[in-house]
Amino acid sequence: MIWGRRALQHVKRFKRLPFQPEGLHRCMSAATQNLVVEMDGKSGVAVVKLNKPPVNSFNLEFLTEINILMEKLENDKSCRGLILTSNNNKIFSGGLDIMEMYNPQPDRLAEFWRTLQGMWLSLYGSRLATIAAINGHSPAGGCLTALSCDYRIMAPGFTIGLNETQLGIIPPFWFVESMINVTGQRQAEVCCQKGLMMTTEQAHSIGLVDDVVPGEAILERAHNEMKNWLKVPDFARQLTKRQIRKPTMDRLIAKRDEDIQNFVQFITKDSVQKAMGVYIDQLKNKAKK
Ligand SMILES: CC/C=C\C/C=C\C/C=C\CCC/C=C/C(=O)SCCNC(=O)CCNC(=O)[C@H](O)C(C)(C)COP(=O)(O)OP(=O)(O)OC[C@H]1O[C@@H](n2cnc3c(N)ncnc32)[C@H](O)[C@@H]1OP(=O)(O)O
Repeated sequence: MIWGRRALQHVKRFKRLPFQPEGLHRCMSAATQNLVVEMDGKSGVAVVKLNKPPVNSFNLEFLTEINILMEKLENDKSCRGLILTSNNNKIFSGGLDIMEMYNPQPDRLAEFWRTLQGMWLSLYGSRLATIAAINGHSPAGGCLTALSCDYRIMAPGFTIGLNETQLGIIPPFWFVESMINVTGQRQAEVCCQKGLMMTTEQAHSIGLVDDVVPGEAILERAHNEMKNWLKVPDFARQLTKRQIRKPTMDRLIAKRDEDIQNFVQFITKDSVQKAMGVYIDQLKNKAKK
């Protein structure tokens, strides 16, 4: 994939930390505009914190940053695992940036969707063991991101779900398949059709979340769980993951352009734009209260 020069400028070089924190060896940190990355060279585990205020919503630039980072980690032979979390202890991700879909320029809208497809393909198909440490609310695109990981740990007191239908939006087939592949068909039918935002405990009860851990302990738990995943020889784990996920990924790869066209056509409908305007007003008014 070819990235724009502007997007590449956002990504600074990995820097060696000026100190060696206890228990961490050859620890590297990196910062992009909206991501905080800590790489432990000994364990080969990268902790990536979403860091885009106010709600870690995914716009074109943020998605591009994530894709560039994913490419770096995939190509870094010393990296074996990725823990994805948020720097904001209340919101994992507010999902797609609604402003990308309101009064959009069709070219940018298409690029936005292609970049989201790219993020999903690289995270869902990553050779790395991936754990989402969901330390805040995670609607729609935030839920999709968590669903793309191999394991999900969530802190209590938050909500998660593919709530698109509640907004009058049809979740694309690869969103729905990601849910089916985690929770099974019946649970996915109910929660995707109804657009349910579930509490941590409800999500745990249907298998959307694998483990519930208090926010302050979530990273420690994620590191411990990662050790279990990394006990398996990488090659065996990676090929098994590929075998299981390939059919779902192939369906999107085969229909990538059609999926973009569907998205652009749907979002630019007058009725959808009108509904989106109302939704944005509601969000802004709620934020003011
Ligand atoms: C056959 C098939 C045919 C067709 C199908 C084709 C295509 C399919 C079509 C479309 C698919 C689209 C899929 C969409 C996926 C998405 O992810 S849509 C986004 C969904 N997300 C939401 O609805 C989240 C909304 N936000 C919230 O619920 C809350 O804000 C929060 C729980 C995330 C955080 O709550 P609070 O901490 O209370 O914060 P505030 O609500 O006060 O918000 C602060 C600030 O942030 C702004 N904001 C919130 N969310 C977003 C967002 N997603 N994008 C942009 N901006 C957001 C909010 O407006 C406030 O802004 P200010 O007022 O402070 O400026």
